[in-house]
Amino acid sequence: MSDLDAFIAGLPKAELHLHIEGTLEPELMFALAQRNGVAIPFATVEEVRAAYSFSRLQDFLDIYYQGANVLLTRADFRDLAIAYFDRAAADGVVHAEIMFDPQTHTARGVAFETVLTGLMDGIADAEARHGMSVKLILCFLRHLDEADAFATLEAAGPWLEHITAVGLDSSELGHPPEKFARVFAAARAAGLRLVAHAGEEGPPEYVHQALDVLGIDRLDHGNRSLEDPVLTARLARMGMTLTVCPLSNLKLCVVDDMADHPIDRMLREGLRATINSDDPAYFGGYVADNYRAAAAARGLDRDDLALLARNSFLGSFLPDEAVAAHCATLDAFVAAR
Ligand SMILES: Nc1ncnc2[nH]cnc12
Ligand SMILES: [Zn+2]
Repeated sequence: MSDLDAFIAGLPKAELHLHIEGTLEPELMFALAQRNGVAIPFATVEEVRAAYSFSRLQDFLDIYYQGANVLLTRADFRDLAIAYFDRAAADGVVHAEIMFDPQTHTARGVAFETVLTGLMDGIADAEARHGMSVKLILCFLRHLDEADAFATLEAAGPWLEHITAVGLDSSELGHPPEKFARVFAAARAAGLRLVAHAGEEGPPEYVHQALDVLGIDRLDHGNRSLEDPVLTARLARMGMTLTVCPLSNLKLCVVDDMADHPIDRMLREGLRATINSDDPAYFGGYVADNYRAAAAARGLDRDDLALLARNSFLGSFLPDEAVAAHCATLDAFVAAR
C-alpha cells in the first residue's frame, strides 16, 4: 500500500451517501438467494459482475431493484448491514448515515418492521464491534407517487426515534423534487432532517427546487449545480454539504472520465463537498476507493483529502460536540503523518 493509500484508509471520516441495498455484493446475493429459495437470473458471480455496465442511472436502477429481491428476512437486512459496516470500518469510517429504500421491500410484501429491525441489528453490531455511530435515512422512491411516499412515512411512524432523516432517490429525470413538497413538509413536521438527490442527472432547476420547495439540509450529488454560477455561489454561501460520489459518477456516465471529475473544482468554488460511495457493490469501490480514485485523477493532496474528510463531519447530522471531537481526532491523525 502506498503512503497516500494508507493515509486515505486511516483518515477518520464519515460516510453520508450510501444506499444499503447498494452494498449487496454478488457473493451475498447468491448466498441469500439460496437461503431464501429465490431465483436470480445469473448463474455465477462473474455473470453478475459482467452485468454491471451502465450508460445512465436507469440502467443501474433496473438491476439494483432486481438484486434487492433476495432480501426477505430480518436476518438478511442484518447480514447486509454488517457486511457494509465491516468494509466501512476498514476504510476509516467512524460515522455513517445510511439510506434505505423501504418501498423496494414493502412492494414485495416485506414488512417495514422487518427491514428496520434488521438494519438496527446490524447497527448494534457496528456500534459494539467497531465503535461506529450510525444514523438512518429513509428514502422515498421518486418514480412512485406522493401517496405511496405518504404511506411509507406513515409506516415509519412507530420507528421515528430510530430514523434521522428522509431522502429522495431513484429515477431523477421527470420526477422533480416539487412532486414531494408535501411529504417532505410532513417529515420536517415530524422532526426529521431532509436530504434529496438532485443534480445527478437532473438539471440545476431540480437543485433550486430541493432548496426552495423541499428545504433540504443536505444535497446528494449536486454535480449539475456547477452549470449555474448563481446556484453554485448560493450553495457555497449557505454552507450546503454536497455528498459527491466519484465512482458512481463514472459508472453512471455523469462524468465521461475520472480525469474530468469536478471534485477539486467544487472545493475551489467554496462548496462543502464530501466523498462517498453511493452503491459500492455496483460501482466498483467503497469509500476509500472513491477517495483514491478522485485523488489519483485530480491530483488531490493530503490537505484536500483532510478537508474532504472534515467536510464529512461538518455535513453530518451529529451534534456539535461529536463533530468537534471527530474533527479533533482528524487533526491529530493528520499532524502525526
Ligand atoms: N445514485 C443514485 N441515484 C438515484 N437513486 C439511487 N438509488 C441508489 N443509488 C442511486
Ligand atoms: Zn445515491
